[in-house]
Amino acid sequence: MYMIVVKNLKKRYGKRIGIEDVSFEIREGEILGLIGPNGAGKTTTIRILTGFLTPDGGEALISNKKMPMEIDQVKKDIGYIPGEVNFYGDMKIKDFLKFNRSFYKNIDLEYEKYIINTLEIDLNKKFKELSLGNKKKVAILQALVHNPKYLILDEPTSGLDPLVQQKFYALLEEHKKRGAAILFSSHILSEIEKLCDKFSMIKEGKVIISGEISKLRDISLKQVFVYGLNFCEFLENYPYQKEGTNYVFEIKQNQLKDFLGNILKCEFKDIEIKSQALEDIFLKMYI
Ligand SMILES: Nc1ncnc2c1ncn2[C@@H]1O[C@H](COP(=O)(O)OP(=O)(O)OP(=O)(O)O)[C@@H](O)[C@H]1O
Repeated sequence: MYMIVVKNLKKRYGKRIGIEDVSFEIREGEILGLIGPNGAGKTTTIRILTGFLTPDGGEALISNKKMPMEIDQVKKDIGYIPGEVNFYGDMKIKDFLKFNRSFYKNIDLEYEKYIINTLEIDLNKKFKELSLGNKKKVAILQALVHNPKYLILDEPTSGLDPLVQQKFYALLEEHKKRGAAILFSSHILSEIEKLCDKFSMIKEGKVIISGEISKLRDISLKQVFVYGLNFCEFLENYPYQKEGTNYVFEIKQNQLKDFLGNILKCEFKDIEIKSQALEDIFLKMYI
């Protein structure tokens, strides 16, 4: 059964289009990556699902309850990380947690401690004293601690350092295993590829491609930057651009291992592998 369903969702801000046609479904134990560049409509979709905005058309359902009208029936089962985290600035984190516990009756204190230790959250600071990354950690704690059935995460890793990101992914895997339905928005392809089961890509308020995550791997390339390269003949088999002895190869994900095997036989000074940016994929596909 689908836990989260978005069907032909539309929202205008006056004359401005927020979203025009967004649809997707998420089952129990499934992570959907909602992927799109800035302004694509991810936050608008999420704010309808979390009860803050009313759509102009289509539907947003959580366990068949219509958002935002029936939000009160599912509110306590939702864990939400907003794009911009703003809690009570003057409250110490430990007091904020006490307040949070009074809202959700079933909080497991052992699990709360586990997240605090995993993410290394400083309980004695006031929220306004925290850096962006540390604010995000508190938002993660607040969203996960009551073991919600639905997790709705708006660019949850922005501002987190890579080590904390990995810990957060591991926490999410645990919630996936216990059956949570997870919506994860991002504009970073590589994290969606790593974490999600399926994806919906939105551009200018419309879903333009969606499917299993393997489909995303097929359309996204890895860019391998090789600096100070003494070119070897067999590298001719791969498309590249060059400037002096610095090369950028564009490699399909299923050819990456072969390519790296080959490049290691050549002489070079440095190498870097990056995921193609979303905008480049859009350009290549004329979408
Ligand atoms: N309050 C608002 N008033 C007017 N236009 C808005 C408002 N909020 C969003 N928009 C517009 O709606 C469109 C979708 O914005 P939205 O914030 O949903 O995108 P996003 O994919 O979340 O982008 P980002 O990653 O930058 O947060 C954009 O064109 C944006 O300018």
